[in-house]
Amino acid sequence: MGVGNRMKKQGPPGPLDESLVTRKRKDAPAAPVEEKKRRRKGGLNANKTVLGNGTGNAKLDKKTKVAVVKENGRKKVKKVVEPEPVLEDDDSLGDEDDGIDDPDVMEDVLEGVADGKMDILGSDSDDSEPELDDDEFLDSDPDVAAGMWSDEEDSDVAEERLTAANIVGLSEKKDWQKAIEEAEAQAELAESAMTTNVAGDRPKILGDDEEVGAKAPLEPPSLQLLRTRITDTIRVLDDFSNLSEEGRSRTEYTNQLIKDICAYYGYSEFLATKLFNLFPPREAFAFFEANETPRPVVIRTNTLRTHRRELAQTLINRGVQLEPVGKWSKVGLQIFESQVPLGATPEYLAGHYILQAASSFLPVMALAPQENERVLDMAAAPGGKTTHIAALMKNTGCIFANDSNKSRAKGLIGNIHRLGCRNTIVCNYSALEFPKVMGGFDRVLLDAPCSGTGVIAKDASVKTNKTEQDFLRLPHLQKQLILAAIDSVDHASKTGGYIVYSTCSVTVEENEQVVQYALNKRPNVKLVETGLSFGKEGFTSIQGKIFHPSMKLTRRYYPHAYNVDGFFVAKFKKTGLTPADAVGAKSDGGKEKINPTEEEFIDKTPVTEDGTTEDDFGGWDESEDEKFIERARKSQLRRKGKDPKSYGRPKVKKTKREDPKAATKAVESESKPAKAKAVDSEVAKKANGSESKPAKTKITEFKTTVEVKESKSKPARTVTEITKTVTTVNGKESKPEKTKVKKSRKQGGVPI
Ligand SMILES: C[S@@+](CC[C@H](N)C(=O)[O-])C[C@H]1O[C@@H](n2cnc3c(N)ncnc32)[C@H](O)[C@@H]1O
Repeated sequence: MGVGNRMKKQGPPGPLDESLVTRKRKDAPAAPVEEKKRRRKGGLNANKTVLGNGTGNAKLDKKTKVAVVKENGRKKVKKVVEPEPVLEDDDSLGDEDDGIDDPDVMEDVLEGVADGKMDILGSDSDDSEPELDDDEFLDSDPDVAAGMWSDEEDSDVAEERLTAANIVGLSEKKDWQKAIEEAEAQAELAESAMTTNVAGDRPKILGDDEEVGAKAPLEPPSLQLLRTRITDTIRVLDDFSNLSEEGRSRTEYTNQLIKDICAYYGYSEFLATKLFNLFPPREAFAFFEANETPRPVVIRTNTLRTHRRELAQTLINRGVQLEPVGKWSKVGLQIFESQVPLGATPEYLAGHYILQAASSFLPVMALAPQENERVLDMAAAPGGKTTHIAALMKNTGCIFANDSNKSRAKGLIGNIHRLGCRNTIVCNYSALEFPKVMGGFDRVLLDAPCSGTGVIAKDASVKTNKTEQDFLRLPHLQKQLILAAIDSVDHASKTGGYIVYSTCSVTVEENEQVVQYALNKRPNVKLVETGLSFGKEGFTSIQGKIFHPSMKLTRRYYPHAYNVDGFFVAKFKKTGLTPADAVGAKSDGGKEKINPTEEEFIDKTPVTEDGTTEDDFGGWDESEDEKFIERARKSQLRRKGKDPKSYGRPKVKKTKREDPKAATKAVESESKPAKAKAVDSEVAKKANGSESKPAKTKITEFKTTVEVKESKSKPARTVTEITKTVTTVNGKESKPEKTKVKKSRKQGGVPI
């Protein structure tokens, strides 16, 4: 199992000193097993998972020593245990936690677990040959564990204890790491003295003139030598004036280094260069190295259902070894080891937690949704962040969870139900259609579709499958989406007026450049503090690009720096109306439009072979909808102080399915959110000379609808119905062009 089996350790990437790094390329031969493991037989125990981590309680047992041994001609640092092994069960986890948030994946996991083929996170347990890693994670100290979960957990005292426990774990881990590092440093030194072409202290890297001139750099005789050359080149680049060969330029060394990185880690040269350029050479190496190890497995406590202390205690009783994820989160638990499949415990099924990468907490924490607000999650599936928002809002207010991908939206609905979110409405639009669908939100989260360069440890295909085209297409979409997000927010919100933009990518094109674009096109927003306690500042200048000084308020996360997925978070405050002449707000359709043109109108309803329409959510009943449409219309009139009885139903021409353009116009002219033609609802309001928030006033009605429908236990269908009701209320009664369905589907799937 390629990636998974190799990526057994959860610890943080080693320090930047090259001599400390032991992780080898994917196709490097597996390390032979040095220690015999004592394994439990049969059942789940045979599949027991050992999950190390970077901050955990792994400790170097007093009887455990570190030694450098030679295996297959390669030196390796090993832990030598004498005389008793400390680990009871230490089959390492060959896990690949791709999509563990994803309920679809989770279903597969459950099946696998049921037939005994998988370990806790769905890795193929057939592949269970124990592979000794460079470090092992030992059982939590029982004393520490007992103290951690006392009754006072939620109090400050308990919090201190949790932190103390983390610190103890961390310092023990550091002792252990230090021992490894020292041994490895010695081994590496000895080895490089033997095998590299070091001339004194000045490494010979670039070969003879003819070789280099002929673009024929030295062929590395082995991966080990390749690695040595990488570290040597970094050393030269660090101290160029003293260590470079005469007549050689930095560029020559850098080019050689990037080539070697591509060969060693398996990246396309295009992506390796892009990522390399984000960091100084030594840090770039640490980044590439960190992408070879998985991040810790983390679960988020669902505070709508339980408390972290209770959840932890229950899971500990089931044989799960865990710790709080860190002081920065009150809901995260880091899992080190589990005797049960985490995606199939009664607590999981009851929605007490969700498997979620720690970095995914960050955008929601930055969003900081308040109780009773209206929040839009523009790209929500599979709902890790939506359900977190619902928990922070304590199921009050209203969340619109939107995703353009219908099949992913089903997973979103599943999570919303499992986690007991009752303030959430799912919709299935391209987010580019907002705020036409509705606007006036207190807060908007745009967790944008991205290239996934922050999650290469989860999805190694990113190393080779991203092209230049992707880094044009994705930022273009992200820029359109961010303007739509801004225009969907109510700047006059009493409690909010915030937009959070996030990606699980580390490229500048998808992050700072998108944010800068938003600042340029929307003078009515400014960047504000994210409120996150850690994270590196966004770039204000890089590779000749200059960004607004406030870009330093954005936050970057890297696997090598924090042992979390690569991530980017920016928070905006909207300070005023979007100017009518802003990009995308022009009714004359400036060159860059936010919203699709009417020709690009997307039908949400798939067409069956017999020409009838059937929705993926289960279809909808036209006559049943009528009631809701009518009720919405009446309340809208009442709110305007008009008597619904004196106003007949607006007549919409029925033929508009063939002519969506005409349909839109007809509806606009008859039901009079005619000004909704303007892209920003605020622009519309301004044009109307009114500051009323039409969308906001609809919420009560939708919420009522949800409750009624939920009692009929037809959740999926309900959501569609509501979505449709929303559409209708917003003046789009007709179902738009069928042929555009494919378009909307293409947008799904992440990373793209
Ligand atoms: C990074 S994922 C969102 C993850 C989600 N926020 C969570 O925490 O579980 C990006 C999502 O954007 C959706 N997407 C892509 N293009 C979209 C668009 N134009 N409008 C709305 N959603 C879109 C994808 O289907 C995908 O589910």
